[in-house]
Amino acid sequence: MANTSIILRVELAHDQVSFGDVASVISRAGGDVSSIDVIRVGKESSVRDITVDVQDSLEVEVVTAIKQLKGITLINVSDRTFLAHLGGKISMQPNMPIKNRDDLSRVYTPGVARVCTAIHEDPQKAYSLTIKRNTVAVISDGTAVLGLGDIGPQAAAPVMEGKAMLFKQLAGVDAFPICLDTKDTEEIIRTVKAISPIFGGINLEDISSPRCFEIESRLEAELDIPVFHDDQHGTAVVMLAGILNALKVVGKPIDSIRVVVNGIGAAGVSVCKMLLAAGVKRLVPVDRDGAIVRGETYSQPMWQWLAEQSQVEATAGGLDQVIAGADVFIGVSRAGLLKVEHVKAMAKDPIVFALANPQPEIDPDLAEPYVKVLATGRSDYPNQINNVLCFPGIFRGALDCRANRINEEMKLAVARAIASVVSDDELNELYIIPSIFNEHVVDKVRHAVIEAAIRTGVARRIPPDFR
Ligand SMILES: NC(=O)C1=CN([C@@H]2O[C@H](COP(=O)(O)OP(=O)(O)OC[C@H]3O[C@@H](n4cnc5c(N)ncnc54)[C@H](O)[C@@H]3O)[C@@H](O)[C@H]2O)C=CC1
Ligand SMILES: CC(=O)C(=O)O
Ligand SMILES: [Mg+2]
Repeated sequence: MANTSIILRVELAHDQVSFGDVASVISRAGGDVSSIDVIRVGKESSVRDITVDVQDSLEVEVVTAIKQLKGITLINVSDRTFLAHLGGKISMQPNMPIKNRDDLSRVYTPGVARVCTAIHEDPQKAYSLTIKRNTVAVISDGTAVLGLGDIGPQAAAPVMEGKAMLFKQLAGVDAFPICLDTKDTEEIIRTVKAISPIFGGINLEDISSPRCFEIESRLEAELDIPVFHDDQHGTAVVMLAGILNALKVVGKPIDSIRVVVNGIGAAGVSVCKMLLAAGVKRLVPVDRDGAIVRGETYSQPMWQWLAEQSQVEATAGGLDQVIAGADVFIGVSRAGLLKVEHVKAMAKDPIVFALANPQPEIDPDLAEPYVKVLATGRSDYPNQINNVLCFPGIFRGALDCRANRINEEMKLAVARAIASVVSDDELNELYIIPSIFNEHVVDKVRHAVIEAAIRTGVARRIPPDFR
């Protein structure tokens, strides 16, 4: 279960209660005191900030227990997650200070005019003379934010700011969050094209399916910078890295396994495509109306595409039916859809990737006794499958070689590169995928991207370390 950290500011009346009483009440309610700061000590009372680690579900109980304790006044409760968001999570920094008129006339008018003219005469100079070289737009319309659904562009911003932080911290890429107040496919395409000149790449995020497919493919065709829908491809790349290693753990070759993918939206379509590209021969895509069946007709073009693939099974049925005998379950749908009974019906040594965020398709504690390899999208369990292992390094590589697109060869190379960070000696069921803090991930991903971009002719620049 997820933990949170709260800070309780309390006033203790010395004649009625001791700090020991407070600590034991917190502990009985399910919290762990991790630090105490003394704010004020008086003769009759003292004020302290008590930091408590507690499971999300027990936060209210801890606060209620404290309030009921005689001699305690609860002054304030702050949630460290909210505190981390105060004022937003990112800001802009100039690369040099403007210290005098000379500096001013160089970075601004009149000096800047010569630079503008140079770019006007040779637009490629935008890469050396503006932020384009290192800047990516993180664009969302707020329609499929994590697994929270259509919560709108303003509420999507904390996720987009978080992605921007990760771009910068992990790969040195400057990323800017842009939340669009429109769900109209054409308007999104027009707007992204209109703002694209300043960016070296476009990361689409949390745009619901099926609109995301057309938005991405049209932008890819109409822009000369890489466009990458993170929820589709970032997720699929990291999923494949995890599956390649999980299959080594259970000793099953990829062309022998039967895979059920639940949730054929943005992530699910790309997950299916990636599995097919990697050699899976028996695939069962399932959405809310049941399995997508080979030979059937579907109005959604990507489902129709799946129904035309020879590796997709021709058997109809809901998850209850099709899960029987599956070697692998991959969930990119919603919380709680996979039951323990489903896992019990899978083949020997089941591999379960329950990737819905923030709550997976099955509670990991319930699944754990019945699975061989379990992965989720969460950081508080082993084997976190999250697109953050992919997007910083993939854009680092694409920007460095000025790739005009991110193609299938680059994605497959990245999946293999991420998998290779876990050596055969280290590999086990609790460690199939590197941590996002593993220092080798971004370098390996960048290297794989540039190599594949050069090989497939989409690189427009050879970085010095590849010459
Ligand atoms: N761990 C990771 O790195 C990532 C996880 N995700 C998670 O995957 C989930 C889906 O994300 P997106 O593909 O972007 O959303 P989406 O909205 O495009 O797709 C969700 C799909 O699930 C289907 N679905 C809903 N109820 C279902 C049911 N009862 N049975 C089967 N299918 C059902 C929907 O019809 C839809 O096709 C979210 O929870 C998201 O947080 C997404 C991207 C990355
Ligand atoms: C991780 C991510 O991008 C998502 O859950 O939407
Ligand atoms: Mg996302």
